[in-house]
Order: sequence, then C-alpha cells, then structure tokens
Amino acid sequence: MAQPGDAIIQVRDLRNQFGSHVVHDGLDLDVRRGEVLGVVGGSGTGKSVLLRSIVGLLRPRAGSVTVLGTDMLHAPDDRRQKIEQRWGVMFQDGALFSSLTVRENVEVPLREQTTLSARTRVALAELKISMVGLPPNACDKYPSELSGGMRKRAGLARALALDPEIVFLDEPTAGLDPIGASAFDALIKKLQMTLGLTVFMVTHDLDSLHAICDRIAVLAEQRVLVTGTMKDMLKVDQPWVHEYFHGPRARAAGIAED
Ligand SMILES: Nc1ncnc2c1ncn2[C@@H]1O[C@H](COP(=O)(O)OP(=O)(O)OP(=O)(O)O)[C@@H](O)[C@H]1O
Repeated sequence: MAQPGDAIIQVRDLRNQFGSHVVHDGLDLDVRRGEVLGVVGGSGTGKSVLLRSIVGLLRPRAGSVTVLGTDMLHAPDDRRQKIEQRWGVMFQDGALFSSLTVRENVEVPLREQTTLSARTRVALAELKISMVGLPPNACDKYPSELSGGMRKRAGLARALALDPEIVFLDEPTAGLDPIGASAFDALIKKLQMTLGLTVFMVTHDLDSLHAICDRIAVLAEQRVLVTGTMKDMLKVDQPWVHEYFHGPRARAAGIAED
C-alpha cells in the first residue's frame, strides 16, 4: 500500500540533448507522495525539459522515468495512458484552447479519457471551476475574456479534471502581481492538503518556494545538484545556489537575513 513520502516519481540517470547541446546528464530526482516539490535553476538549466521528459512530451536520450511504479519509457501504450490519466499538467498561461469556453476547456480531458455523459461532464467541469476559486460566470467565458490570473486558475481546473494524484505546474505564478501570486500559492497549498495531491512545480518565485514547497530541487551543472528544505538550501555553497537563496530577492522574501 502506497504511503505518504514514498517516491511517486523516480528519475534516474536522465540524459537530454539537442544536437550537441547537453541539457541533462546523469540527472536523478525523487518526488515523494504528497509533497509540493519546487524545481528551480538558472534560465536554460532544463526545468521545463525535465517536466516535459516526465510527462512524456519529450523522449530523453537515456535514463529512466518511473511514475507510480511504471517505467514510462518502456511500458506498453495502454499502461502508459492509464498512468497519464493519474496526473494533470498546467502549462504557463494555462495553455487553454482559445476557441473553447472555460467549461469546454475543462471538459476536454473528460471527453478524451472517459465515457461520462455530457451532463456529468458539465457538472464535473463546473465543480473543478469552482474548486479553483473562479466564479460561476467564468464557465461561459473564453480565455481571451479572462485576466492572466483567471486563465491560470482555468488551466489548473483543467489539470484537475480527472482527479489526478499528481499535478505538474510550469511557473504557475509567473506574470501574476504579488497579491495574485500569493492567492495562487494558497490555492495550490489548499488543494494539496485537501486532495492529497503531489505537486511538481517549476518556479522562479522565491515567495512560492518559501510559502508552499516542502522540498526544493535545484537544477545546475546538467543535473539536480541538490534537493532539500529551504533550510538546507541556505547551507549550500555552490555559487548559483548561494546567490539565489541569499541574494536581495531572497532577503525581500524573508528567506535570508540581511
Ligand atoms: N525542442 C528543443 N530543441 C532544441 N533545444 C531545446 C528544445 N527545448 C529546450 N531546448 C533547450 O534546452 C535548454 C533548457 O530549456 P528549458 O526550457 O528546459 O529551460 P528552463 O530551465 O525551463 O529555462 P527558463 O527558466 O528560462 O524557462 C535551453 O537551452 C533550450 O534552448
């Protein structure tokens, strides 16, 4: 029986390369059941490439990705698809279909992956839309009629459509004002606590890391250089890590002291 804290995602010896450009080499990472893991690193260190490798949008050159006990790079299609139904992904800006309303967007995974009736699909979509704190009148709006923060919430509602165990979030608070960002952080934390979600979150946002991440994984030198709590990060000597967690922004976020 799975327990909180078990590694729900295991990435081993991952290699990603585009032409001669090696992005990851020998990258290992565990994501534990029930945690919010923040993935940070300088620009171009391969945070999004790592996310895309785990969710199967990009095939790594080498290594293994095991999710919920399944070897995702070698499992038969039907087995892989079953696992894919147990996660949701929210891309930056929500990545909504512009020609569909919010409700229709949230219905997409239900349409594709289930045989539920239209009525049930609508009811479930509306439930998810309210869970992420959008008002009922957002259901019939098109993405272009929403603010950036509302679009992110709609993207999150779609990621939650199939009641996932894991959600992947790519820079969820990017582009939000500080109040919107902290409201979004609070929403993620609430969903993690109430639904028992495991959250894999790529972020640059030190406030989010501080407020909601149980652990942090730092990408540098083509791998996950270090994982640990915020307290652990403050002790790391590597120059980028030190600058990131002790720099002016970290001080402003109340992470490091002046
Ligand atoms: N499809 C692709 N083809 C070629 N190069 C790619 C491709 N996808 C990503 N890269 C390269 O891989 C590297 C890592 O990209 P990635 O988007 O994962 O970085 P990141 O850490 O998420 O950066 P940022 O913080 O700026 O969003 C970059 O140098 C990028 O140009």
